[in-house]
Amino acid sequence: MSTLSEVYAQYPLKVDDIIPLDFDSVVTVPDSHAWPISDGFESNDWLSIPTIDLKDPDAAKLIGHACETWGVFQVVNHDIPLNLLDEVESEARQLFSLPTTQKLKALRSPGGVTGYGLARISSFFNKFMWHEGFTIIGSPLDHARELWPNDYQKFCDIMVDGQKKMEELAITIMHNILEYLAVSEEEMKWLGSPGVASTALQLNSYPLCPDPNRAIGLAPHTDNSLFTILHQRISGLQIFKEGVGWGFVQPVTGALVVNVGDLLHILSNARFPSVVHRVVMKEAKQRFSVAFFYSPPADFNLDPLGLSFGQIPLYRSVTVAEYFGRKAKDLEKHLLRLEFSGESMKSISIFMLVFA
Ligand SMILES: O=C(O)CCC(=O)C(=O)O
Ligand SMILES: [Fe+2]
Repeated sequence: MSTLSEVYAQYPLKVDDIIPLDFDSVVTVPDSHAWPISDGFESNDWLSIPTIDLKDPDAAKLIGHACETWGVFQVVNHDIPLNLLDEVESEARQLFSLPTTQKLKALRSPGGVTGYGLARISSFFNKFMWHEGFTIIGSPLDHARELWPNDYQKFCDIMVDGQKKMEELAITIMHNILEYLAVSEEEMKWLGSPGVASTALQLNSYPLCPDPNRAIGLAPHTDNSLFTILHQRISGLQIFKEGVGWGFVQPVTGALVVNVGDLLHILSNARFPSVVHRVVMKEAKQRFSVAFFYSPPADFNLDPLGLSFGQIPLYRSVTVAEYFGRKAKDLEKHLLRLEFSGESMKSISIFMLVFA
């Protein structure tokens, strides 16, 4: 079975697309990071995204409905201790406060997934983002040792604990989603074995910016996940909603944001569309966020599930590894390319008629 690290190793990045700016040394936004003002970063609307109590007997219905209408919701009563979220953020803050030369010792390798560096999507844009990240899969020991040669254990313990709790929460959310979509858990046997899912913990830092209207924290994208669980304390995350435009996901104390990713888009046959989101530089302070990406094992076949009789699958089958490879090559058109063409649609309809 290929792991996600093996998938990304086939799509190495240029070093320029990995090394973040030395944010401490700049007093103006360099041209390399200045985005056209017309990109509408100024949208200030708060969206009325639902906050769902995970212990609500109707949680499955509320989650399913939020995925259909918004592609994002917040959860409370999620059983992740708030002091653990604080500790993860405090460790992230310490990491990103290290001198640039020190952080670069843990730089992601060109074909690697974990470590310090720019968001992977950077290579698709001609301007850089006001962002630095640190990606963790399992134990961050090797990179943490580079950052703090004598004092890495606490960081590692907190990050491993954070991932364990995030995965438990992800499993609970997934059970609710399957219930709503009326998909048998037999179809997702991997869900019953913690530790086999493909997951990553992403620490994000958006340093204080001298000209927030010219810079963008993260450019518009959808996530490579079934869904992503995010902790944000300071606003900055925006989603794009058809007919409404860009609006903020307002931070709710103690709540976690859950947004639908591409893999759930495929599995739900576009009933839960993956949500386009970005980060804008709004607040006059450094912003941190912690994102947990949750996906099936790399060799799992993604097929639209829970289709009612006569309903046609919109996407052809791909493995998670194959999908990630496609997206590493093409940020925007990858979902489109998986859609059945008019011709194959016709043959599926005929097939279904013949066998109905
Ligand atoms: O920082 C945020 O609010 C969003 C982060 C994000 O979209 C990502 O890491 O993919
Ligand atoms: Fe994202």
